[in-house]
Amino acid sequence: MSAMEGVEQQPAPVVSPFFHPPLTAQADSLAILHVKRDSLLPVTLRTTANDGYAEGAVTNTRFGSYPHSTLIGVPWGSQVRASKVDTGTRGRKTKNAKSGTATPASEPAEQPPQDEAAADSKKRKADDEQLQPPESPTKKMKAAPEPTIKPPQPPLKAAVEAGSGFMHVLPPTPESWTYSLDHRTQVVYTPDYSYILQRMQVKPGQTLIEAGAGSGSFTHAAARAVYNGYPSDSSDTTSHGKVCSFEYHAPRVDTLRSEISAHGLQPLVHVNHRDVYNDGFLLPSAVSPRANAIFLDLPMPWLALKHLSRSSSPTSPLDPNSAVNICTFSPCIEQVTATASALRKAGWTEIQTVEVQNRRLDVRRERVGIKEEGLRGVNSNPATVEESLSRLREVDAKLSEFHAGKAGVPGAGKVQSKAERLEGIRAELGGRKLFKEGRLVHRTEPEVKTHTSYLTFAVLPMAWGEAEEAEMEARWPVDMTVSEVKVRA
Ligand SMILES: C[S@@+](CC[C@H](N)C(=O)[O-])C[C@H]1O[C@@H](n2cnc3c(N)ncnc32)[C@H](O)[C@@H]1O
Repeated sequence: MSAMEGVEQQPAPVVSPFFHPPLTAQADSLAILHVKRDSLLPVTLRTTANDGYAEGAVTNTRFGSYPHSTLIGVPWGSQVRASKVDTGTRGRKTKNAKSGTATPASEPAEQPPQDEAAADSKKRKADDEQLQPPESPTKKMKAAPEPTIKPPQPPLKAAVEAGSGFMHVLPPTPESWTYSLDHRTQVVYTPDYSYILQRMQVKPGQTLIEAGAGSGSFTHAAARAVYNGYPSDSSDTTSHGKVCSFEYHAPRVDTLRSEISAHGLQPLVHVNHRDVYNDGFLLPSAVSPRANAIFLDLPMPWLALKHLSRSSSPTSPLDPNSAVNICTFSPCIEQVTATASALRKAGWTEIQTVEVQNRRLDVRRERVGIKEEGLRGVNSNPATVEESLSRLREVDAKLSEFHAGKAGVPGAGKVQSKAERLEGIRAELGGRKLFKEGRLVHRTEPEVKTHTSYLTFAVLPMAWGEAEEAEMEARWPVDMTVSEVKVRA
């Protein structure tokens, strides 16, 4: 099965929600469901497909079920509560009992009454087997396709809010897509690609070459960086930003093409099925992409460098009118040294390797002391010797009182009980300015999703020969005065 078969086909949006998200979540458009921290789910919101749910299309998560009718039209960033959805009987009537043919999951199915469904649920498998006796392959091939009678679409049931569970609806961005996409390969994460794109000075209107495209995480960020509008038609001569992606793994190419099209990025991103080590970076019909920047996320980037020179045959894939920036992404230092050496031999300059060590800092106030007793997220041990002594005195007093009470001494029972003390602390809490109490501390979070690799950058200057030198000499004579230079500039 090709990867395309598993991917839902949908019409390409006119403008990409990655560039121009509407103000609210729209039907037939991508939304990112923020289920919990570091758990994001990309979902195309539907008004039609229902997979057997009475409420229409539904997304189920660990934190409840969300009919799309409760998501469509809500402003981005909204918190949406989970709904009560009968997930148990789903699909029961997706078999056409009379003809014995299966109704496609995307077509509406009549919902059975719930009690009947519950009673029948154990028998479902047996019923299905009875309705669809196994056929011999020959019989299957000869049988004419039976016409499927589509039942009229029943009105959708209004969603009813459940008691618990919620999530947030976010617009798609390269960042949220990186977190939520289906990882077919190791991907480049936001801390790395934001640094790479700014370091290579990728600007709107430029052309960027990317290999290998893998899961398309970097592709989406690169598309946003070069985007300066869609080409309107073939007569449009404006220089529009372009990402030329190369990948040699066919199923990944199919999946990426389908995602790029579904996200409205097709006019900008050209996905090429190619082994770049052997076949280089030209577009179909040996057209040069005229790249201003190159990003290589390949196991052996040095093998691709021979195709990235100004004199590559039959034509160079580089923009002849600008210096070209390159970045290679390699996990181990041996790959870096091989790449740096090949870059130097091929005339690349300003070769530099960096490593992005992303850390998220958790900054908070750490409150310590006996006045914090019974409160949450604090350390209620004594903060000083004085606090410690005062607590000991309290314990002593309590002990003396206990013995005095036993001995019938009048006045016993005056020392505060623990419950009274905690009550007092809680009562005081409202008047305290917690935001400036305690010590300001920061901790680094060890588990940050980033695949650290070494980033090797280099620049290939414009080709410079006798003709260019003479032209510049004529335009900018060496004896020109400063004021003349200013006038000309
Ligand atoms: C680590 S993945 C790239 C991940 C991608 N940058 C992302 O952010 O999702 C490396 C990709 O390079 C591809 N690849 C390896 N050698 C290649 C070659 N010679 N030509 C084209 N692609 C290649 C692999 O198939 C793989 O998908």
